[in-house]
Formats: sequence, C-alpha cells, structure tokens
Amino acid sequence: MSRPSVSVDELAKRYGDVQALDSVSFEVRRGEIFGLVGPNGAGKSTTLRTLATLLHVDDGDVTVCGHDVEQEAIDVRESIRYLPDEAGAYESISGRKNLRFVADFYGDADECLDRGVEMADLGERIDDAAGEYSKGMTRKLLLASALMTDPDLVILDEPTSGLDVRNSRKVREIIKSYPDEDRSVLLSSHDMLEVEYLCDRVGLLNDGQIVAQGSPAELLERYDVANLEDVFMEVVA
Ligand SMILES: Nc1ncnc2c1ncn2[C@@H]1O[C@H](COP(=O)(O)OP(=O)(O)OP(=O)(O)O)[C@@H](O)[C@H]1O
Repeated sequence: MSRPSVSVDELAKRYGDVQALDSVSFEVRRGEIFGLVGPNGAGKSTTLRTLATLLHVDDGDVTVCGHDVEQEAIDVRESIRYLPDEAGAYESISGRKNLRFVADFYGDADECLDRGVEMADLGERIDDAAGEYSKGMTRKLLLASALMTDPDLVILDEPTSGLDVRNSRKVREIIKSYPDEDRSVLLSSHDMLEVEYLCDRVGLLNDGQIVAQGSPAELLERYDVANLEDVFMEVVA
C-alpha cells in the first residue's frame, strides 16, 4: 500500500495547564478527504496547525507527505497548503493580484493563475480590491489560492464556516473534486452533515482525543444510527 499523506501517532499537545491533544492517532490516505469533526475546543485547529508545522509536537510522531513535521518542516511546507479558519486576503489589491502574488512563487505561474481565477468563480469582481469582498467571496478566493498550486495535501480549517448556502455548495464542490491519486484533503468542521457528504473517512475528536474514526458508512453501521450527529451523541454521551 502507498504511504499515507498524513500519519499521526499518539500526538500530544499542551498549552500551559490545558491538555489540548492527548494521544491522537489517525492517518489520511492518499487520494482521500479526511474530516476532523468535534465541538468547540475539541482540538481540531491545534491538530491542523501542528500538521502545518505552525506548532511544535510535544509528544508523538507526525509525518506529512512522507516528512517528519519536526525534523523536515521545510519539506512539509513545500508539499502542503494550509487555509486557517480566520485567513484574510491582501485587501488593497484585487483578487486577481492576490492570486498572481501566490502563483508567482510557482513554476507555471500563468497556468496556475488561470486555474485560480476559474476556481475562485468571482466573475468580474476578481478585479475589484479584495477589501471590498464579502466573507464568502474572500473564502472562495483563498480556497482557490490554496488549491491552484496543486499541493499534495491541502489542510482546510472550517472551509465553509460563515458561508451562505450557495457559497458553501460551491466550496464543497471544489473540495470534493480536488483529490486524485496523489492529492488529499484534510479538513475540520463542526458540521457533521457536511462532513458526511464530503469525507471518505472521519475522525471524531472530543476533549483532545479521537473517540471514533472510520468511513461515515462504517460509523453509521457501528452505532446503528441515521447520521454522524447521532454517532457523535452516542460516542460522547
Ligand atoms: N493559544 C492557546 N493558548 C492556550 N490554550 C489554547 C490555545 N489555543 C487553543 N487552546 C486550547 O486548546 C484546546 C483546543 O483548542 P482548539 O482551538 O484546537 O479547538 P477546536 O476544536 O479547533 O475549537 P473550535 O471548534 O472552537 O475552533 C481548547 O481548550 C483551547 O482553549
């Protein structure tokens, strides 16, 4: 079997007195969308930030795209794109220039920019200053900016948070069509129904621990319930 995109083995992370993650283990296989779900404060963002090399590992082993996040952080950063939940665009320049700025770091800048403009789906507004965009427009721009460079792994923290129905659907479509044999997605969400639709496999995180994981269908069968919200209620009750 090919090596996984992400391997997290007994990851622990503490902020002062708060044990944010406690022996978290999961894998993201190549070509899949893996979702971390859980309530506020469960440790989703801490996990994603650690994988994106923005936080140090206290204990455990974490490998992303074949590279150890502590020893080979630069290699990890070259293989991934990470979209935090509260990311913003450069407001004084247009959406297109935002994309151009990122595309210029990569070999095929023009092709990359064309992909980004198409994915952002902002029509003529792509040439307006990004400071004039709504939250949903900014989110689509940033998602396009992350995906247009073809990273092996894209890490998305709450990708549809705060978006209306139309923009959420568009963002979900973009995410759903991203993986191929070399490209994977790891995302976090509070929205269990969204995750059920998007993800090949899911890890339910509660209080810093993975309390259940598997494909949505496996989890529904294991707990004999109708949806992932019910799985979660069964597991944490
Ligand atoms: N910088 C920090 N300093 C101290 N404690 C922190 C810090 N960041 C997170 N925590 C704590 O770590 C725990 C996990 O937080 P984290 O942000 O990872 O959860 P989350 O699942 O992403 O939550 P949410 O869904 O609300 O975004 C929480 O108890 C939180 O208060």
